[in-house]
Amino acid sequence: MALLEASELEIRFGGVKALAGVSFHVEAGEIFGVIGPNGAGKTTLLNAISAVYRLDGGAIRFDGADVTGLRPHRLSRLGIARTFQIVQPFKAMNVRENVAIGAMFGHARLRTRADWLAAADAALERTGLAPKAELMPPQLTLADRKRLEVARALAMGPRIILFDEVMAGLNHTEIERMIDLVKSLKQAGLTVVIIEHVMKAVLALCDRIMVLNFGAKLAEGAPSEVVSDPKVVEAYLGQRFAKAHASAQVAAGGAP
Ligand SMILES: Nc1ncnc2c1ncn2[C@@H]1O[C@H](COP(=O)(O)OP(=O)(O)OP(=O)(O)O)[C@@H](O)[C@H]1O
Repeated sequence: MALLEASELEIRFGGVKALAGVSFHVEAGEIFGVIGPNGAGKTTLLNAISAVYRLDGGAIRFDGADVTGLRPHRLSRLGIARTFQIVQPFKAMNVRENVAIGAMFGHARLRTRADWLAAADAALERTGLAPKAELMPPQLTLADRKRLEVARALAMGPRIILFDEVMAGLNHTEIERMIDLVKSLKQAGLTVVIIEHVMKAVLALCDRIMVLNFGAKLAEGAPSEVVSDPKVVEAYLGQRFAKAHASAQVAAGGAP
């Protein structure tokens, strides 16, 4: 069943159509990836779904109900959580308190400080940040600040999480850890949408991918099909990636 359904989403900035009639759906329990070149409209899409931007056209349904036009806090209460590409924690609060903020506005409708902190502690455990709970955000590495974003979203008790480039700027080992974390969320039954340039992560995680280009859908489907689509290679991945991917598949005994 589709948990999230977007039809003909349109967002304009002056004369620029950042989203020009994009439709897609996300099945409950799947990891859905959104890729595409810089400026293709990926973050705008996330901002449209999470009501950071008002739609100029189109409709969004969540769990069968029309949620078009609902404000961000109402969407959070329904179970839609997101991370931000530029991580901006409250600098005067420690890691645990930052994560507890998520619990205050989440789907679980927790009412007391004790409950918010308990939800924060659970999210810190799941993201491996528990040992750093008392640190202040400026003391964290970029990888840990990204985990803090994930923990804050998790503390909301969401049904779906929208990730905006959680792998960006991470090294090889940190990317592997983040991939494991996102996999564990899927195993726990969460539905995930990820916007990502790190193709290793996209291929390791996604059940389906949509490619955006100039605000429109260029391709959609299983990762292996999409990355060998000539349109996608031309607009985004480039020949070098396509060749490397094809040889890796041959080496693994699959069809290129
Ligand atoms: N707040 C804004 N005001 C004006 N134009 C905007 C705004 N946000 C995005 N745009 C424009 O909309 C288009 C899509 O931008 P968007 O940030 O969604 O792309 P993206 O695919 O997320 O790119 P990247 O991979 O670089 O993050 C671009 O032309 C961008 O300049």
